[in-house]
Amino acid sequence: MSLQLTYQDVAEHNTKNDLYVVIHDKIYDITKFVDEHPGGEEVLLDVAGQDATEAFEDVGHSDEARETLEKLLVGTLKRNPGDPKPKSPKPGAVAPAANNATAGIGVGLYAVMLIGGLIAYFAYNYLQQQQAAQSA
Ligand code: HEM
Repeated sequence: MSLQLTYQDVAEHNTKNDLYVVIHDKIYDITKFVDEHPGGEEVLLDVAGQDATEAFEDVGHSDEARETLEKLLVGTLKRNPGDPKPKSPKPGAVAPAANNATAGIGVGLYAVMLIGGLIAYFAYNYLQQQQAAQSA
């Protein structure tokens, strides 16, 4: 069976007894699967009638989960103008922020080390001079 449904059509199937979700622009009837889902029914009801791509991918489901999904396929999404854009996980979204944060700490740390090094260097020179002056 390969239907072409719009977001509006999918949104009508948003109850436990009639539950569709969109994942990667494909539509799945997960009504029968709700009770079997190892992750519980709550998370599936949260995305009922909606785009669940991000939620599904964020969990890092196994290949087995993806096979289960293929068996529940009912059709593909027909995107109308003005519909939400395709959702996909953004792996880069978190990583660069984390990198920037560590880069910030890194630069700060270098600055502290540099200043500390300079202070130690001048203190050492000063003490050497003092000693030289005393022994002279
Ligand atoms: C709609 C189709 C879905 C299918 C066919 C599916 C299938 C599965 C399967 C087979 C597992 C067992 C572990 C694995 O094989 O990866 C699992 C675990 C899990 N799923 Fe889903 N899932 C679906 C959607 C979702 C969604 C939308 C969420 C939202 C957050 C979700 C959250 C979880 C969580 C948290 C677990 C881990 C449970 C645990 O290890 O205790 N799943 N799912």
